[in-house]
Amino acid sequence: ISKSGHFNSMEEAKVSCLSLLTYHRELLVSRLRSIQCILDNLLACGFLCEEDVEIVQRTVTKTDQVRKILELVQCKGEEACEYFLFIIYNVHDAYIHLQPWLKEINYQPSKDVTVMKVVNTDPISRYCEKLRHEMNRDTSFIMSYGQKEETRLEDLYTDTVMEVLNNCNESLGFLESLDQLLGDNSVFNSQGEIIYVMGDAGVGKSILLQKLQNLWSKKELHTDTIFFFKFRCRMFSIFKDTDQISLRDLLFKHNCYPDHDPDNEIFDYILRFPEKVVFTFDGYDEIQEHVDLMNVPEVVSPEDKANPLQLLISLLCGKLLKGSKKVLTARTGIEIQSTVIRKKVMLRGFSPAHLKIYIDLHFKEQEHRDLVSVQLNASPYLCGLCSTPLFCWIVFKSFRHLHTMHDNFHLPDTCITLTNIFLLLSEVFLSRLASPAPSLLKKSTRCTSETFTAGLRPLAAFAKLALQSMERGSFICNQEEISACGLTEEDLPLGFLRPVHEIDGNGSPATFEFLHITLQSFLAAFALVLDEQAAASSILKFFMECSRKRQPFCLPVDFCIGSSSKPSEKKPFAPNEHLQFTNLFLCGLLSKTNTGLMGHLLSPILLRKKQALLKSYLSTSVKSHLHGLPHHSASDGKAVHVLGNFLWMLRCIFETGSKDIAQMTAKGITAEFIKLGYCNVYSGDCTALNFVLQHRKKLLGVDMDNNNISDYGVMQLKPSFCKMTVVRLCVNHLSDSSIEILAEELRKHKVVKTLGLYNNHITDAGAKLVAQIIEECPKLRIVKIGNNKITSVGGRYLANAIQKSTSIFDVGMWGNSIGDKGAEEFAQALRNHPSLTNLSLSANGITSNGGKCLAEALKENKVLRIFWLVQNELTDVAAPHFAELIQANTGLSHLWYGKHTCMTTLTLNLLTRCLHWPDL
Ligand SMILES: Nc1ncnc2c1ncn2[C@@H]1O[C@H](COP(=O)(O)OP(=O)(O)OP(=O)(O)O)[C@@H](O)[C@H]1O
Repeated sequence: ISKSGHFNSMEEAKVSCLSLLTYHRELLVSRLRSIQCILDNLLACGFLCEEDVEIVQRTVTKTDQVRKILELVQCKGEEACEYFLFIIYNVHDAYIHLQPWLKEINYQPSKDVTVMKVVNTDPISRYCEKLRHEMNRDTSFIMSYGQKEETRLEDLYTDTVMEVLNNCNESLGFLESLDQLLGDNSVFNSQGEIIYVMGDAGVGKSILLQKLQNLWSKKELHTDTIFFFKFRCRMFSIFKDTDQISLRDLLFKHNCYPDHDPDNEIFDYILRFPEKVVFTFDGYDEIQEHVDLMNVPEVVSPEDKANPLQLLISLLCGKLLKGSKKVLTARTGIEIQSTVIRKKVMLRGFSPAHLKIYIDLHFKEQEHRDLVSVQLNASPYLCGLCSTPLFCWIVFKSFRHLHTMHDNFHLPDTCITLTNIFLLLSEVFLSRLASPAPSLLKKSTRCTSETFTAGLRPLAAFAKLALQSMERGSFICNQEEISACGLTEEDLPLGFLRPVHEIDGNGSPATFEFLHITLQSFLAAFALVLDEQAAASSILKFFMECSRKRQPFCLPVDFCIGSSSKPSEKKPFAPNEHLQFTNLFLCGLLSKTNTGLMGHLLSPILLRKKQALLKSYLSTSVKSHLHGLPHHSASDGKAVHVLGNFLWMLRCIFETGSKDIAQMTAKGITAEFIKLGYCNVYSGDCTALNFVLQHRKKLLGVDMDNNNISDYGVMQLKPSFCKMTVVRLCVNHLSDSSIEILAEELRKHKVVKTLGLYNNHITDAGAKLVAQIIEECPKLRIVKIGNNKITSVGGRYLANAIQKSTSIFDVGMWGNSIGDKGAEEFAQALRNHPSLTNLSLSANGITSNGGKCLAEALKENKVLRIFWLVQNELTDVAAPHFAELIQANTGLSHLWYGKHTCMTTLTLNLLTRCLHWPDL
């Protein structure tokens, strides 16, 4: 052993364990916890006798017990000491706090000791092993592949875009790996306890948790967490209101049972060290209504029994196991009080690069990969849909199946709707009925209506089950409900349903859920269409529910902050996204394009009646919706801020494919400017927006800031840009390829007045294209292109274009990196500029040299009023030039000059002396 107590070599190690224990005695006494496991093993191997063990156990405190053990093993000699160290090394989890030390001293067990047996008798680490084992078993496969077709998670899992948001839902950047999810980066509220993961239907929230759990189970997640409990929120809704359980039962009976814990050490440990526990709760949206209903008491003690939902809320709010890590997922739009949120992550689906990886994972044959890539590239709308992993999976799965079955199957072309995608999935499932034995010969003709007609009985039964469960507000169905709908044992493997595992506790495998909630919504819509008994108007029942005014979803934080006020009153059937999806699918199924297929499944007269009813309902509600929207005056004319409901309306109109309704909607927008900011518009929605805007004759400003439009969305909006006077696409994950489309369209039509592009991924190549827009669009006044990736090269293009423009009024360039070179170009542009009134060059890496050029040039400018130059690298050297500028007779009225890295009071003194200057 060296002076520092490190092993120098294996040979030396053999003779040095005894002294090692002496040298590190203090550390061992303070860190060694699980004594029983050490005693058990030393006894079993004969290094200690029963009497020794008794002596240790009679000692009162833990630290004294450790001292005693050390004394005893050292007395017994080198071999005992070596074995003692080997136990600590071998039972890794029980001695987790000593593992860094073993690493530090470079411990490697000798050959002699490795042949000796070590049994883990530590209850905590054995429980941890069991948790990992069960977690690994439960998470290694992607379950949604139906009952027979499981796929390994690691064979198909592909990263998705994980954006971190702050309290106000502004972007804080992106997570690069799942390890960062539990970490402290991007925490906006250190008092909050919930890591809140949001995302649209099918964007991969559950799979993300599954991956997290799987990594933990394989010890591949960088965390010191010892316990990991996973729950699906829907499980909490199957308890009765009167059910009462304890926290211990929730963890042990409904998650993982500790087999060897006579002294209750595990639960005590969890209570003592809650920071060592991670919980995941998947799908808060599914129980939010039940939570709203709860009369939640203020505090729940870990020993008391309570309703499971109350336990859940207490855990989430940190009333129970404060300090434990909790990841909660929910659909976008479910609001939770920010006081309980620690970190917010928004899932944005597959980026184009992710999609490419997913294609390669999904299709092993190069021929298929090429075919799919070519067909996807031809359809930006399909690409947009495929950025949602669920839809992508359905499209690829259907492609693979139908391509194997038929000679000439291609992915659906550009006019595919979400309904078509789910029809495709149903066709794949039902085709299992039609051809029970896979044939070697491909059928050249695919007859969709034949497949549906042959499968109508089970399809109608699954649809009925979906509708009934949805009306109950439930996502789980039992055997009785399944049989009551006329489904048989043979129908179950078709793929629509899958067994639920978590609630099999008492050995009954009788509960099922739909493959995905969105599939349940689709089938519920199918049931509404197929129903020949109920009045035709009953197809509209979910529309009625959704149009009722809804209260914002909220975790009952009254409870969290200790107020005694009651949560909001329950509505008998609160509208939610699942119903919105049902409405959307109803529109698709009753669309003109699907009349051929649906005509085979129900009487044509009834079908026509339902189609007419839906069309008339949609027309009326679009009219009244647009009429009721509050207008206000904005700089770009009369503006209207539409809400999420408008988006659902657009989606429905697109699914119907009705040009009449689209035309009427386009006409009904009387404002000159619509704001769709923060509406959760994703790229797939742009086709719907485009479908309506195509019918608009007049020009329109469109603000789509802070959505998830991406390059695919911009491609779909291409035909509408000719009408847009305001194009705001800030914070939308756009790259240069979007700017190519914008440049082509905006330069052609020259009507644009405002172009908003900040917080995207635009580089110098994109900046060059924006410069062309500035040069060639004579009405363009406002350009916002801050927080992109523009350097001095792009800065030069932009500055040159601005210099030539006589209309440009307001330019936002903050948060790029144009540096001094870019600043010099802007200085050139500013000298005598006739129209530029507002300019921001903040946070661009500009030093005093660049600052000096700008100040000098501005002395000759009579127009610029507001100039932002904060967060650059100006030093005191620049101050005299700006002092002179202030005193010069220019039009400047606001100069924002703070937060430079090396500025001192000298600058402050110099500039404040100018503050009496009358115009500043
Ligand atoms: N990261 C991913 N890699 C590969 N496939 C994925 C990924 N994420 C999702 N999928 C596919 O999409 C399907 C749906 O994903 P998931 O159930 O996680 O969505 P979700 O966001 O939880 O939806 P919902 O809100 O409707 O419950 C998965 O079963 C899987 O086939």
